[in-house]
This record gives sequence, C-alpha cells and structure tokens, in this order.
Amino acid sequence: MLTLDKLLIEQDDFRLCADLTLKQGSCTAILGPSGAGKSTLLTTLAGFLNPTSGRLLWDGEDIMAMAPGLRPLSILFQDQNLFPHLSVAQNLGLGISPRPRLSATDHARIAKALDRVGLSGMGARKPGSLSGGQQGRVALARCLLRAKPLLLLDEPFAALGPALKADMLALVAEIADEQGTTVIMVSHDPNDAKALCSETVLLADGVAQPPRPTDDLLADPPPALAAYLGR
Ligand SMILES: Nc1ncnc2c1ncn2[C@@H]1O[C@H](COP(=O)(O)OP(=O)(O)OP(=O)(O)O)[C@@H](O)[C@H]1O
Repeated sequence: MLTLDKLLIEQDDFRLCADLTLKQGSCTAILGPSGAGKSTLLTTLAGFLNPTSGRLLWDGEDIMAMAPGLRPLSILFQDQNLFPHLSVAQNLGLGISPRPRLSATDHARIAKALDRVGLSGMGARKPGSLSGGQQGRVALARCLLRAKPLLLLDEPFAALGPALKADMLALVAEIADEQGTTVIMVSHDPNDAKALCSETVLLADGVAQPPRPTDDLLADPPPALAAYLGR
C-alpha cells in the first residue's frame, strides 16, 4: 500500500496537497489540467523533489528519507532516459547493476527481458537505431529487470501513434499483472486511463483527490475534470 500522508508540495507559488492511499497491485491514473502538478507529484514520489511536509509510506515504512535510487520504484518518462552511447543490452544492464561488466546470468536475464517486450536479438543495437516504439519497449524492459514493486509512468508513450500506444499500455498491464506491480500513470488522455487504470486520482485546484473508479469519474466528472475534458 502506498500512502501519501498529508503531503504538501510547494514550488514558488505552486501548492499541491495529497492525502490518499493506493492499494498494492492497483493501477491508478493521474488526470488533471495542464499545470495541475501531475509531473511534480510523480517527481516527489520518485524522490527528486522534497515536499514541504507530510509523509510517504510504502507498506507502512516511511520512504521519504530514501535516496531516489533506493526507493522501491522505477519511473518511466516520455524521453525514455536511454543512454545513446550504450547498446540496448548495456542500457538494460544498468537496470540490474551499476557494474560495467555483466555476468553470464545478467546477460541471460537481459535476453529474457528483451524477449518479453518483443525485442529478441536486439541487445547489440544502439537506442538511436531503434524506432520510438522500440525505445519505449527497451525502457520498459529496464523497469522489468529492476523488478521494483512500484512503477511510475509519466506519459511515456505520448509520442507514439494510437495503435503503438495501445500495444505498449497492454504490455505494461500484462507485465504489471505478472509481477504484482503497483502502477501510477500520468496521462492527458482519458482513454489511456480507461485502458490501463481501474482507479483515477484527479488533480485540480491544488488538491490530489483520493482515487475513484475511472469509469465512474469519467461518466460523471466533477466540474474541474469536465472543463478539462471539454464537456
Ligand atoms: N522547477 C520548478 N520551479 C517552480 N515551479 C515549477 C517548477 N516545475 C514546475 N513548476 C510549476 O509547478 C506547477 C505544476 O507543474 P507540472 O509540470 O507538475 O504540471 P503538470 O500537471 O504535469 O502539467 P502538464 O500537464 O502541462 O505537463 C506549474 O505551475 C509549474 O509552473
């Protein structure tokens, strides 16, 4: 269970309060107008930004004092964060260990992860020689290898066409299901929320509201969400 306990995030004159709980293994979308603080919230969960006050608990343990790399989570951004000078396999190796030299076991795990995301045999390629969709798969494979219990997605597939994006969301759902991962996904597209997330947190007017069933929220959106959806 992930608990945002009276979290207050402030940046200059921006303020966001979050007091809510996400169930283990759940998949939650974060929807809200531009500038509402969706990315800021993920950045705070990931440990790159300190909140002004409040606690962040994973399974009852306060993880706020943990450095980003030690938190029980992986984060996937739109730009995928792949190192261009490293091969796909080396990029994936960084998900397992910071050592430059990988063991035979590491190589076997990397090959299996590549296979899982449909990129068998592409380990020697450089990210620049892959399509955007393939790069997304590599980044997802790296999260798979890290095998952290929490996966944060900040619009990672926004640049992909609708069919590819749907494929990637389906793959995330499958992998999260297999690993029992708790997923939090920022998106601008309510259809993404519907496709992947049974629950949605609405961010508006400085508040992250407790999660509600996505279908209910979209069928009867509160005014801030209705305005955002153009209804
Ligand atoms: N480094 C920063 N310093 C000060 N304010 C910031 C900083 N980064 C973001 N903000 C402000 O925080 C607020 C939330 O920004 P954020 O990027 O989290 O919103 P968002 O909901 O993800 O928006 P979008 O949907 O447009 O990506 C905005 O008002 C933004 O101007």
